Amino acid sequence: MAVNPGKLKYLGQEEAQKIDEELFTEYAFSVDQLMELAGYSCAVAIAKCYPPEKLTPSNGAVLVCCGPGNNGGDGLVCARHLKLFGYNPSLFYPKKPNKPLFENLTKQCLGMELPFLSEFPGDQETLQASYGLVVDALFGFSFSPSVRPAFAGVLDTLRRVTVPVCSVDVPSGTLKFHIMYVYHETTH
Ligand SMILES: NC(=O)C1=CN([C@@H]2O[C@H](COP(=O)(O)OP(=O)(O)OC[C@H]3O[C@@H](n4cnc5c(N)ncnc54)[C@H](O)[C@@H]3O)[C@@H](O)[C@H]2O)[C@H](O)CC1
Repeated sequence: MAVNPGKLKYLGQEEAQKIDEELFTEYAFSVDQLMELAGYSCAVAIAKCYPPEKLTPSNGAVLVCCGPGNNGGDGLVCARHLKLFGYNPSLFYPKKPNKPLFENLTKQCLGMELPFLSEFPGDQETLQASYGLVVDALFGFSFSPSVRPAFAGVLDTLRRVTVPVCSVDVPSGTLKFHIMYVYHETTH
């Protein structure tokens, strides 16, 4: 996908949160609507940049790592659309919120026979031998440093893998750089 870096826009954490608020209040979007668009857009961007047949291993295996907030919800939606695009997504979702929105998204993934892993798939070598791409939907704009122990090892492994890691909104755990990528700029 050709992206002109000069045309990219970046948002800081506060600006992203303000836009989020405006979408809910002024434009009356629901969280489900926005999450569906976010997850779908990520799946489209991944399909354009990393078609399943070009991944190694060649079975289209993708590891989708989902965090405890809405960024994780985007990941669940993304996994569902990746499956429809011919990938084989597996989900790592260690902290499932006890809320209908996330329970429904989980149910939809299960209904599409997407496996939920009971534990993170090992170290860097094990991960990249099994998956051709990782979706990082662990933390978005509400991350506040430092990473708590439950996710520290996971983020450490994601930083070291050599397969592509596609982050939803922002690479998890890096909000200290105050940079967010505007996805729609890449999908036109
Ligand atoms: N902008 C939009 O239009 C939309 C954005 N969406 C996505 O939602 C996230 C922001 O979601 P939010 O629930 O506010 O927060 P996060 O998912 O980033 O994380 C909150 C979650 O993480 C825990 N947490 C925070 N810091 C830490 C830490 N240091 N260690 C461990 N855990 C941490 C916190 O307790 C919460 O549980 C945005 O980026 C978009 O991806 C929506 O889809 C709606 C539309």
